[in-house]
Amino acid sequence: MTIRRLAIIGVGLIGGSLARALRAADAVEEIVGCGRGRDNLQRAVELGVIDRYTHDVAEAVSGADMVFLAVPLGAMRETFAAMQGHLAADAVVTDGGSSKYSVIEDCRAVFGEVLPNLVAGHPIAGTENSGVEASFAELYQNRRIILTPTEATSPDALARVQAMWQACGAEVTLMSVEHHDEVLAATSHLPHMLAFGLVDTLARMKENDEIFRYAAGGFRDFTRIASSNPVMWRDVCVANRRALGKMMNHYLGEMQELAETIERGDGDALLEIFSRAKRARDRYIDGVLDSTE
Ligand SMILES: NC(=O)c1ccc[n+]([C@@H]2O[C@H](COP(=O)([O-])OP(=O)(O)OC[C@H]3O[C@@H](n4cnc5c(N)ncnc54)[C@H](O)[C@@H]3O)[C@@H](O)[C@H]2O)c1
Ligand SMILES: O=C(O)C(=O)CC1(C(=O)O)C=CC(O)C=C1
Repeated sequence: MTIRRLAIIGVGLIGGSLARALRAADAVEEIVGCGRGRDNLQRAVELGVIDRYTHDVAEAVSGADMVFLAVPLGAMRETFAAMQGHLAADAVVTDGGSSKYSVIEDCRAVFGEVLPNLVAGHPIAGTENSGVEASFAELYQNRRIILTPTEATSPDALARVQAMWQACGAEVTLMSVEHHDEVLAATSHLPHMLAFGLVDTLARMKENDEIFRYAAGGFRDFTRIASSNPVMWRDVCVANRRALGKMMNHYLGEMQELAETIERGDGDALLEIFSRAKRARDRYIDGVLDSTE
C-alpha cells in the first residue's frame, strides 16, 4: 500500500504520529500539512514529519489521494466545508476524532449526504501531550484503531483506510457509530472527566497547597490525563454529550452507593467491591500485556 499524497489537517499528536508512522513504513510518497499556526507547521517540516504546509484546507486536499482530519472535533465541520469542491475524484477522507456521530453529522450537514469516500475512525492511542513535538512513529504500534463505516461507505475506501492503519502496525476493528460512542464514553471519556473533576475539586479547596504537597504516586497515576488538552476535551464532551451524560449519571449512582457503604462502615461490602474491581483490572492488564507481546 502506498499513498501518493497524504493531506493532514491538524498536524498535532495524532496527525503528526500518523505521518511519522507512514514514513517509517515507507507507505507514503508526499505529506502536505495544514493548520492555523505557522510555528507548529514549520517545526513539522524541520522534524521531517511533513514535506510542506499550507494554511488553506482547499489547497492542502487538492491532488491528495488520502485526507486525514486530526483537528479537534469542534473544527471538523468547518474543515469539511473548506474542502468541499476541492477533493480529487479518487480521494478518501478519514479522521481520528474521539467521537464518531458528530463527525458523520458534520459531513452530512456540509455535503448533504454521508460521503461514500468518508471512513470515520478513531485511534485508541494517545497521550496527554499535544502538538507535533509530542508526536512519535510508534504511537499506533499494536494499538487498536476503530473504524465506523456507514451503509454509504464504499468498500474500496474502507479497504484503503484499513491498509493505511495496518501499515502503522495497528489492529483495525470495525464498529457501528453508536456502539463506538457508547463504549468510548465508558472507557475513555468518563475517566478523563474523573481526572479533570478530581484535580479541579482539590485545586479549588482552600488547603490545596498542602493537599498537593502530600499527593503521591496514586494521585499522580490517576490524574496524568488531567494534563490533556482542554480544547480537545471540551469538544469531546460536547460531541458525545448524550452517551457521556448517561455514563456519568450511572457512575454517580454507583459512587453514591459506595459513599453510603463507607459511611455505614460496611467492611464486608467494601471488600467484595474492591476484590471484584481488582479481579477485573488484573484481567484487563493481563489482556493488554498478551496483545502487545
Ligand atoms: N490526544 C489524544 O490522546 C487523542 C487520541 C485519539 C484521538 N484524538 C483526536 O484526534 C484529534 C486531534 O487531537 P490531537 O491530540 O492530535 O490534538 P493536537 O492539539 O495535538 O493537534 C491538533 C492540531 O489541529 C490544529 N487545529 C485546531 N483547529 C484547527 C482548525 N480549525 N483548522 C486546522 N487546524 C486546526 C491545532 O493547531 C493542532 O496543531 C482530536 O479530534 C482528538 O479528539 C486525540
Ligand atoms: O493515554 C492517554 O493519555 C489518552 O488519553 C489516550 C486516549 C484514552 O485512552 O482515553 C484519549 C483519547 C482518545 O480519543 C483515545 C485515547
